[in-house]
Amino acid sequence: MNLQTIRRELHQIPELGFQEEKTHRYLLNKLQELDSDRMEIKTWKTGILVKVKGNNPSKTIGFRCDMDGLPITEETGYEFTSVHDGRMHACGHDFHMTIALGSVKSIVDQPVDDDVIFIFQPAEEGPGGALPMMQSEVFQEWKPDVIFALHIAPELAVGTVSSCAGLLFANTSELFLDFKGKGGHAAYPHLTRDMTVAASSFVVELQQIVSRALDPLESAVVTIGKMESGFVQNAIAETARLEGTIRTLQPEAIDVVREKLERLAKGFEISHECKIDIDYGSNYYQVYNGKDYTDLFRKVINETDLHYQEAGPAMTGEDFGYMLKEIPGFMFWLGVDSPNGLHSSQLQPDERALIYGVQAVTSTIHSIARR
Ligand SMILES: CC(=O)N[C@@H](CCC[C@H](N)C(=O)O)C(=O)O
Repeated sequence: MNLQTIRRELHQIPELGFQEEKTHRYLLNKLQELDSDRMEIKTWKTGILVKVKGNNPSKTIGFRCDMDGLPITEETGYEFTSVHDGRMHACGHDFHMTIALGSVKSIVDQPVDDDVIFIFQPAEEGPGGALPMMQSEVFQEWKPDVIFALHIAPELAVGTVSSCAGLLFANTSELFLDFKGKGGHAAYPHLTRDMTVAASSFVVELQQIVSRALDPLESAVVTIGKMESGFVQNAIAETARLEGTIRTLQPEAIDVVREKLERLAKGFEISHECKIDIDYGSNYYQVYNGKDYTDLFRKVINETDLHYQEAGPAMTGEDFGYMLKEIPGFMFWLGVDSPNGLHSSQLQPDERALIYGVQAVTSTIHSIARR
Protein backbone atom coordinates (compact mmCIF):
# COMPACT_ATOMS: atom_id res chain seq x y z
CA MET A 1 0.00 0.00 0.00
CA ASN A 2 1.71 3.20 -1.17
CA LEU A 3 0.55 6.03 1.11
CA GLN A 4 1.79 8.82 -1.14
CA THR A 5 -0.08 7.43 -4.17
CA ILE A 6 -3.27 7.01 -2.16
CA ARG A 7 -3.05 10.54 -0.77
CA ARG A 8 -2.53 11.97 -4.26
CA GLU A 9 -5.39 9.97 -5.76
CA LEU A 10 -7.73 11.08 -2.98
CA HIS A 11 -6.47 14.64 -3.29
CA GLN A 12 -7.65 14.74 -6.91
CA ILE A 13 -11.29 13.90 -6.13
CA PRO A 14 -12.48 16.21 -3.31
CA GLU A 15 -16.25 16.18 -2.78
CA LEU A 16 -18.52 18.19 -0.49
CA GLY A 17 -20.31 16.81 2.57
CA PHE A 18 -22.60 13.82 1.85
CA GLN A 19 -21.57 13.91 -1.84
CA GLU A 20 -18.42 11.81 -1.28
CA GLU A 21 -19.49 9.15 -3.83
CA LYS A 22 -16.18 8.75 -5.70
CA THR A 23 -14.24 8.91 -2.45
CA HIS A 24 -16.53 6.21 -1.02
CA ARG A 25 -15.92 3.91 -4.02
CA TYR A 26 -12.18 4.59 -3.96
CA LEU A 27 -11.92 3.69 -0.26
CA LEU A 28 -14.02 0.53 -0.67
CA ASN A 29 -11.74 -0.64 -3.52
CA LYS A 30 -8.63 -0.07 -1.43
CA LEU A 31 -10.16 -1.89 1.54
CA GLN A 32 -11.24 -4.81 -0.65
CA GLU A 33 -7.67 -5.09 -2.02
CA LEU A 34 -6.61 -5.98 1.53
CA ASP A 35 -8.69 -9.15 1.11
CA SER A 36 -8.71 -10.12 4.77
CA ASP A 37 -11.06 -12.49 6.64
CA ARG A 38 -10.48 -10.38 9.73
CA MET A 39 -12.17 -7.40 8.13
CA GLU A 40 -15.88 -6.65 8.02
CA ILE A 41 -17.16 -3.58 6.17
CA LYS A 42 -20.44 -1.71 6.58
CA THR A 43 -21.56 1.53 4.98
CA TRP A 44 -23.72 4.43 6.09
CA LYS A 45 -24.62 7.03 3.44
CA THR A 46 -21.23 7.92 1.91
CA GLY A 47 -19.45 6.87 5.11
CA ILE A 48 -17.73 3.53 5.77
CA LEU A 49 -17.12 1.53 8.95
CA VAL A 50 -14.45 -1.16 8.96
CA LYS A 51 -14.14 -3.68 11.76
CA VAL A 52 -10.82 -5.50 12.15
CA LYS A 53 -11.55 -8.42 14.46
CA GLY A 54 -9.25 -8.85 17.43
CA ASN A 55 -7.60 -12.07 18.66
CA ASN A 56 -9.41 -12.08 21.98
CA PRO A 57 -11.57 -8.95 22.22
CA SER A 58 -12.66 -7.43 25.52
CA LYS A 59 -13.45 -4.00 24.07
CA THR A 60 -13.71 -2.06 20.81
CA ILE A 61 -11.22 0.67 19.91
CA GLY A 62 -12.39 3.30 17.39
CA PHE A 63 -10.40 5.56 15.07
CA ARG A 64 -12.35 8.15 13.10
CA CYS A 65 -11.32 10.11 10.00
CA ASP A 66 -13.27 12.59 7.88
CA MET A 67 -13.84 12.41 4.12
CA ASP A 68 -15.11 15.68 2.63
CA GLY A 69 -13.40 18.53 0.80
CA LEU A 70 -14.16 22.27 0.69
CA PRO A 71 -15.69 24.61 -1.93
CA ILE A 72 -12.30 26.24 -2.56
CA THR A 73 -10.49 26.54 -5.90
CA GLU A 74 -7.08 24.91 -5.55
CA GLU A 75 -3.96 26.99 -6.22
CA THR A 76 -1.19 24.63 -5.14
CA GLY A 77 0.23 24.05 -8.62
CA TYR A 78 0.42 20.31 -7.79
CA GLU A 79 0.61 17.97 -10.78
CA PHE A 80 -2.03 15.94 -8.91
CA THR A 81 -4.26 18.97 -8.38
CA SER A 82 -8.03 18.54 -7.83
CA VAL A 83 -9.90 17.44 -10.95
CA HIS A 84 -13.13 18.79 -9.43
CA ASP A 85 -13.50 22.48 -10.30
CA GLY A 86 -13.96 24.68 -7.25
CA ARG A 87 -13.38 21.79 -4.83
CA MET A 88 -10.25 21.14 -2.80
CA HIS A 89 -8.97 18.99 0.04
CA ALA A 90 -7.90 22.17 1.84
CA CYS A 91 -8.31 20.77 5.35
CA GLY A 92 -6.19 17.63 5.05
CA HIS A 93 -9.00 15.06 4.93
CA ASP A 94 -7.05 13.35 2.09
CA PHE A 95 -4.26 12.88 4.67
CA HIS A 96 -6.68 11.71 7.35
CA MET A 97 -8.23 9.04 5.07
CA THR A 98 -4.82 7.86 3.82
CA ILE A 99 -3.55 7.48 7.38
CA ALA A 100 -6.72 5.57 8.31
CA LEU A 101 -6.25 3.20 5.34
CA GLY A 102 -2.57 2.69 6.21
CA SER A 103 -3.59 1.95 9.79
CA VAL A 104 -6.27 -0.56 8.71
CA LYS A 105 -3.59 -2.44 6.77
CA SER A 106 -1.17 -2.34 9.68
CA ILE A 107 -3.78 -3.68 12.15
CA VAL A 108 -4.90 -6.36 9.68
CA ASP A 109 -1.26 -7.48 9.34
CA GLN A 110 -0.57 -7.25 13.08
CA PRO A 111 -3.90 -7.69 14.85
CA VAL A 112 -4.40 -6.69 18.46
CA ASP A 113 -6.52 -8.50 21.06
CA ASP A 114 -9.39 -6.00 20.85
CA ASP A 115 -11.68 -5.29 17.92
CA VAL A 116 -10.78 -2.09 16.08
CA ILE A 117 -13.35 -0.01 14.18
CA PHE A 118 -12.10 2.46 11.57
CA ILE A 119 -14.74 5.10 10.87
CA PHE A 120 -14.65 7.06 7.59
CA GLN A 121 -17.09 9.88 8.36
CA PRO A 122 -18.65 12.18 5.75
CA ALA A 123 -19.48 15.89 5.94
CA GLU A 124 -17.17 17.18 8.67
CA GLU A 125 -16.91 20.63 7.08
CA GLY A 126 -20.69 20.80 6.96
CA PRO A 127 -23.48 20.07 7.56
CA GLY A 128 -21.93 17.62 10.04
CA GLY A 129 -21.79 13.85 9.61
CA ALA A 130 -20.75 12.77 13.10
CA LEU A 131 -24.05 13.22 14.90
CA PRO A 132 -26.31 11.45 12.35
CA MET A 133 -23.69 8.73 11.85
CA MET A 134 -23.62 8.09 15.59
CA GLN A 135 -27.40 7.70 15.57
CA SER A 136 -27.23 5.09 12.78
CA GLU A 137 -27.89 1.40 13.44
CA VAL A 138 -24.45 0.34 12.25
CA PHE A 139 -22.64 2.78 14.54
CA GLN A 140 -24.77 1.75 17.51
CA GLU A 141 -24.10 -1.93 16.76
CA TRP A 142 -20.33 -1.40 16.51
CA LYS A 143 -20.11 1.47 19.00
CA PRO A 144 -16.50 1.77 20.23
CA ASP A 145 -15.65 1.84 23.95
CA VAL A 146 -12.86 4.31 23.28
CA ILE A 147 -12.32 6.54 20.26
CA PHE A 148 -9.68 8.87 18.87
CA ALA A 149 -8.95 10.98 15.79
CA LEU A 150 -6.29 13.27 14.37
CA HIS A 151 -6.11 16.51 12.42
CA ILE A 152 -3.20 17.79 10.38
CA ALA A 153 -1.44 20.88 11.77
CA PRO A 154 0.30 23.00 9.10
CA GLU A 155 2.20 25.04 11.69
CA LEU A 156 3.84 22.01 13.34
CA ALA A 157 7.00 20.32 12.06
CA VAL A 158 6.82 16.88 10.45
CA GLY A 159 7.45 14.30 13.17
CA THR A 160 5.66 16.36 15.84
CA VAL A 161 2.26 15.52 17.31
CA SER A 162 0.40 17.67 19.76
CA SER A 163 -2.55 17.41 22.11
CA CYS A 164 -3.76 18.31 25.59
CA ALA A 165 -6.20 17.10 28.17
CA GLY A 166 -9.42 19.15 28.20
CA LEU A 167 -10.52 21.60 25.54
CA LEU A 168 -8.80 21.21 22.17
CA PHE A 169 -11.36 22.59 19.65
CA ALA A 170 -14.07 25.23 20.11
CA ASN A 171 -17.86 25.18 19.96
CA THR A 172 -19.11 26.37 16.58
CA SER A 173 -22.28 27.56 14.93
CA GLU A 174 -22.66 28.30 11.25
CA LEU A 175 -24.30 31.60 10.38
CA PHE A 176 -26.31 32.56 7.29
CA LEU A 177 -28.00 35.98 6.95
CA ASP A 178 -30.32 36.92 4.08
CA PHE A 179 -31.05 40.64 3.60
CA LYS A 180 -34.06 41.81 1.58
CA GLY A 181 -34.51 45.50 0.73
CA LYS A 182 -35.56 47.36 -2.40
CA GLY A 183 -33.50 47.41 -5.58
CA GLY A 184 -33.42 50.04 -8.30
CA HIS A 185 -31.35 52.27 -10.55
CA ALA A 186 -27.83 53.15 -9.32
CA ALA A 187 -28.62 56.82 -9.96
CA TYR A 188 -31.62 56.92 -7.58
CA PRO A 189 -30.44 55.58 -4.20
CA HIS A 190 -33.11 57.55 -2.33
CA LEU A 191 -35.81 55.40 -3.99
CA THR A 192 -34.22 52.13 -2.90
CA ARG A 193 -33.08 50.22 0.21
CA ASP A 194 -29.53 49.23 -0.66
CA MET A 195 -28.64 45.79 0.71
CA THR A 196 -24.95 46.02 -0.28
CA VAL A 197 -24.62 48.96 2.10
CA ALA A 198 -26.73 47.29 4.83
CA ALA A 199 -24.81 44.00 4.69
CA SER A 200 -21.43 45.78 4.60
CA SER A 201 -22.29 47.84 7.69
CA PHE A 202 -23.59 44.70 9.39
CA VAL A 203 -20.24 42.95 8.90
CA VAL A 204 -18.44 45.90 10.51
CA GLU A 205 -20.93 46.22 13.44
CA LEU A 206 -20.75 42.48 14.05
CA GLN A 207 -17.13 42.84 15.12
CA GLN A 208 -18.29 44.67 18.25
CA ILE A 209 -20.21 41.67 19.58
CA VAL A 210 -16.98 39.93 20.53
CA SER A 211 -15.15 43.06 21.63
CA ARG A 212 -18.05 44.74 23.56
CA ALA A 213 -20.76 42.21 24.44
CA LEU A 214 -18.72 39.27 25.71
CA ASP A 215 -16.69 38.98 28.89
CA PRO A 216 -13.10 39.63 27.72
CA LEU A 217 -12.02 36.53 29.65
CA GLU A 218 -14.24 34.37 27.40
CA SER A 219 -12.84 33.89 23.94
CA ALA A 220 -15.00 34.03 20.82
CA VAL A 221 -14.67 34.58 17.08
CA VAL A 222 -17.28 35.71 14.56
CA THR A 223 -16.11 35.45 10.96
CA ILE A 224 -18.00 36.25 7.77
CA GLY A 225 -16.31 34.19 5.06
CA LYS A 226 -18.61 34.94 2.16
CA MET A 227 -20.65 37.95 1.06
CA GLU A 228 -22.90 38.19 -1.99
CA SER A 229 -25.13 40.96 -3.29
CA GLY A 230 -26.50 42.42 -6.50
CA PHE A 231 -26.27 41.50 -10.15
CA VAL A 232 -24.73 44.40 -12.05
CA GLN A 233 -22.55 47.47 -11.46
CA ASN A 234 -25.27 50.05 -12.15
CA ALA A 235 -28.15 48.66 -10.13
CA ILE A 236 -28.71 48.88 -6.40
CA ALA A 237 -28.86 45.44 -4.81
CA GLU A 238 -32.23 44.31 -3.50
CA THR A 239 -30.76 41.33 -1.65
CA ALA A 240 -27.52 40.40 0.08
CA ARG A 241 -26.32 37.24 1.77
CA LEU A 242 -23.66 36.81 4.44
CA GLU A 243 -22.21 33.41 5.34
CA GLY A 244 -20.03 32.90 8.37
CA THR A 245 -19.35 31.10 11.59
CA ILE A 246 -19.41 31.75 15.34
CA ARG A 247 -16.83 30.06 17.60
CA THR A 248 -16.62 30.13 21.39
CA LEU A 249 -14.65 28.33 24.07
CA GLN A 250 -17.71 28.01 26.36
CA PRO A 251 -20.73 26.13 24.90
CA GLU A 252 -23.10 28.71 26.50
CA ALA A 253 -21.35 31.69 24.88
CA ILE A 254 -22.72 30.67 21.47
CA ASP A 255 -26.20 31.66 22.75
CA VAL A 256 -24.93 35.02 24.02
CA VAL A 257 -23.44 35.82 20.59
CA ARG A 258 -26.63 34.69 18.83
CA GLU A 259 -28.81 36.85 21.09
CA LYS A 260 -26.68 39.97 20.44
CA LEU A 261 -26.61 39.25 16.74
CA GLU A 262 -30.42 38.97 16.63
CA ARG A 263 -30.75 42.33 18.42
CA LEU A 264 -28.34 43.89 15.95
CA ALA A 265 -30.35 42.45 13.05
CA LYS A 266 -33.60 43.92 14.48
CA GLY A 267 -31.93 47.34 14.67
CA PHE A 268 -30.74 47.02 11.09
CA GLU A 269 -34.24 46.06 9.92
CA ILE A 270 -35.48 49.37 11.32
CA SER A 271 -32.62 51.61 10.24
CA HIS A 272 -32.19 50.12 6.75
CA GLU A 273 -35.91 49.38 6.20
CA CYS A 274 -35.23 45.81 5.26
CA LYS A 275 -35.91 42.22 6.32
CA ILE A 276 -33.12 40.00 7.67
CA ASP A 277 -33.54 36.22 7.94
CA ILE A 278 -31.07 34.40 10.16
CA ASP A 279 -30.25 30.70 9.84
CA TYR A 280 -27.70 29.06 12.14
CA GLY A 281 -27.08 26.00 9.92
CA SER A 282 -25.29 23.33 11.90
CA ASN A 283 -23.38 23.63 15.13
CA TYR A 284 -20.58 21.49 16.55
CA TYR A 285 -19.89 20.62 20.14
CA GLN A 286 -16.39 21.28 21.48
CA VAL A 287 -13.63 18.66 21.28
CA TYR A 288 -12.86 17.90 24.91
CA ASN A 289 -10.07 15.37 25.45
CA GLY A 290 -10.22 12.91 28.34
CA LYS A 291 -7.20 13.10 30.63
CA ASP A 292 -6.64 9.32 30.83
CA TYR A 293 -6.34 8.77 27.13
CA THR A 294 -4.38 11.97 26.46
CA ASP A 295 -1.87 10.88 29.11
CA LEU A 296 -1.67 7.45 27.51
CA PHE A 297 -1.12 9.06 24.09
CA ARG A 298 1.70 11.27 25.40
CA LYS A 299 3.37 8.20 26.92
CA VAL A 300 2.96 6.19 23.71
CA ILE A 301 4.48 8.99 21.62
CA ASN A 302 7.39 9.47 24.01
CA GLU A 303 8.29 5.83 23.38
CA THR A 304 8.53 6.41 19.60
CA ASP A 305 10.80 8.65 17.52
CA LEU A 306 7.96 11.20 17.27
CA HIS A 307 8.07 14.45 19.25
CA TYR A 308 5.15 15.32 21.57
CA GLN A 309 4.26 19.00 22.05
CA GLU A 310 1.65 20.20 24.53
CA ALA A 311 -1.25 21.98 22.76
CA GLY A 312 -3.74 24.59 23.89
CA PRO A 313 -7.33 25.14 22.73
CA ALA A 314 -7.92 26.31 19.14
CA MET A 315 -10.92 28.06 17.59
CA THR A 316 -11.24 25.39 14.91
CA GLY A 317 -14.38 23.25 15.09
CA GLU A 318 -14.81 19.50 14.68
CA ASP A 319 -17.94 17.39 14.81
CA PHE A 320 -15.75 14.67 16.32
CA GLY A 321 -16.61 16.61 19.50
CA TYR A 322 -20.01 14.83 19.47
CA MET A 323 -18.29 11.44 19.50
CA LEU A 324 -16.08 12.47 22.43
CA LYS A 325 -19.15 13.75 24.28
CA GLU A 326 -20.44 10.15 24.41
CA ILE A 327 -17.34 8.00 24.17
CA PRO A 328 -14.08 8.40 26.12
CA GLY A 329 -11.06 9.32 24.03
CA PHE A 330 -9.09 12.19 22.55
CA MET A 331 -7.97 13.99 19.41
CA PHE A 332 -4.49 15.11 18.39
CA TRP A 333 -2.73 17.36 15.89
CA LEU A 334 -0.24 15.87 13.41
CA GLY A 335 2.53 18.19 12.17
CA VAL A 336 2.62 18.58 8.36
CA ASP A 337 4.71 21.74 8.06
CA SER A 338 2.86 23.72 5.36
CA PRO A 339 3.63 27.43 4.83
CA ASN A 340 -0.06 27.95 4.05
CA GLY A 341 -2.63 26.97 6.65
CA LEU A 342 -5.90 25.05 6.83
CA HIS A 343 -8.59 26.24 4.39
CA SER A 344 -5.95 27.97 2.23
CA SER A 345 -6.09 27.33 -1.52
CA GLN A 346 -2.34 26.72 -1.26
CA LEU A 347 -2.26 24.25 1.63
CA GLN A 348 0.67 21.91 0.91
CA PRO A 349 1.09 19.42 3.73
CA ASP A 350 4.38 17.50 3.70
CA GLU A 351 3.72 13.88 2.70
CA ARG A 352 6.50 12.60 4.94
CA ALA A 353 3.96 13.09 7.75
CA LEU A 354 1.76 10.26 6.42
CA ILE A 355 3.91 7.50 7.82
CA TYR A 356 4.21 9.33 11.15
CA GLY A 357 0.44 9.52 11.25
CA VAL A 358 0.13 5.76 10.75
CA GLN A 359 2.80 5.21 13.41
CA ALA A 360 1.01 7.44 15.94
CA VAL A 361 -2.38 5.81 15.25
CA THR A 362 -1.22 2.18 15.29
CA SER A 363 1.05 2.58 18.35
CA THR A 364 -1.90 4.10 20.18
CA ILE A 365 -4.20 1.23 19.16
CA HIS A 366 -1.62 -1.35 20.32
CA SER A 367 -1.21 0.46 23.62
CA ILE A 368 -4.96 0.83 24.31
CA ALA A 369 -5.44 -2.87 23.44
CA ARG A 370 -2.90 -3.83 26.10
CA ARG A 371 -4.80 -1.98 28.85
C1 LIG B 1 -10.86 21.56 11.48
C2 LIG B 1 -11.75 22.48 10.76
O1 LIG B 1 -11.29 23.35 10.04
N1 LIG B 1 -13.06 22.33 10.93
C3 LIG B 1 -14.05 23.22 10.40
C4 LIG B 1 -15.42 22.79 10.87
C5 LIG B 1 -16.52 23.62 10.26
C6 LIG B 1 -17.72 23.77 11.11
C7 LIG B 1 -18.83 24.56 10.48
N2 LIG B 1 -18.96 24.40 9.06
C8 LIG B 1 -18.59 26.05 10.80
O2 LIG B 1 -18.02 26.75 9.98
O3 LIG B 1 -19.02 26.49 11.86
C9 LIG B 1 -13.75 24.64 10.85
O4 LIG B 1 -14.07 25.56 10.06
O5 LIG B 1 -13.21 24.86 11.93
